[in-house]
Amino acid sequence: MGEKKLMLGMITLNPAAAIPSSRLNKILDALAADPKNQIWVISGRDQAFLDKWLGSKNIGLSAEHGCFMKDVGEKKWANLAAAFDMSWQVKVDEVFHRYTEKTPGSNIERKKVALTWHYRRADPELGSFQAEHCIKELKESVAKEYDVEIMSGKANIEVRPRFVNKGEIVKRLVLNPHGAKQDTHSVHKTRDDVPIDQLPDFMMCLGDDMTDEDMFRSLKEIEAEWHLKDLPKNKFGSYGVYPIAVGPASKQTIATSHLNEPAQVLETLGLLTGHVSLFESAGSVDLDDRGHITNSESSERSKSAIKAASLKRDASLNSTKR
Ligand SMILES: O=P(O)(O)OC[C@H]1O[C@H](O[C@H]2O[C@H](CO)[C@@H](O)[C@H](O)[C@H]2O)[C@H](O)[C@@H](O)[C@@H]1O
Repeated sequence: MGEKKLMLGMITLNPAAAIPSSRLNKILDALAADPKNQIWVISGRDQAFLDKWLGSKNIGLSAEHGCFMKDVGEKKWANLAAAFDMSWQVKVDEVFHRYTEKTPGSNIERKKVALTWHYRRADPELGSFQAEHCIKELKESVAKEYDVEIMSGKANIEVRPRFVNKGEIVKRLVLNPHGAKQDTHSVHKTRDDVPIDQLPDFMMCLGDDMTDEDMFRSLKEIEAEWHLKDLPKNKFGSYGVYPIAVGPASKQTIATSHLNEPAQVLETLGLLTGHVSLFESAGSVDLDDRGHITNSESSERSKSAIKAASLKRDASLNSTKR
């Protein structure tokens, strides 16, 4: 195993500002420049948004919760839902339309495949109340007739075909031999299709939304399968699987690690590229010549102890001279 792979969600405190900062841009470019790495951004946003902000990078993109994929170094997007019956869209649109009418401030986002009803700008109580009813109605109607998934996102409800999701993209990425182009016409490969030395040995997957849990689940399933099959581990004795939820520690998630906020994501990625040092990442401090934090209690205690020891030594030297 000699490849690293990294998957990211679009992570910001304010979703309207999910635009890569220049610091993130630099870090992503540095990670993507190493031919051993493969970086993917897997998002619910549409192709136009991802192309605008990330399209010029040497990274892979997935839009609309796994409906579309653009391989590293490719210009063209592949539609993984192309063969799917889309007649559910009219029905979902009709339901969303009714809820928009009775929820001032809400709106419908019509992407190529997924449809999203946003209530972020509505009265929060009314928005959540209506969302609950809208989900119930969709589950009892459209979801019974079509193989679609109703997802509750951040102040929104999204509907998309069930068989495309962020987790399916993660499986494709992990099980694609390193360096080989993505074959978007077939279902993803299985472990047995991929030579062991072409499997990744480091998979870091970061996300902050409910819809990112599918990615974490896929990674954990892959890790469990490799364990069961007793596949060789990396030099650190693991399969290098790191599903990381971004948000408060109290957040409900199946990820095995967490980072509190987007700034910590940047620090963590910066550590991988060397843009951030361990000292910076832990919050930078000045150390005295004995390794204590300058002016801290322990620094002062250590100074006094040294002074006392030297006084004692001088005193004993003086007494032997006499
Ligand atoms: O998978 P993600 O990258 O987290 O994308 C999820 C959704 O992002 C967009 O919605 C988000 O931003 C909106 C404001 O720009 C905000 O109102 C909403 O609450 C956020 O979820 C996008 O509009 C959706 O289509 C994506 O699915």
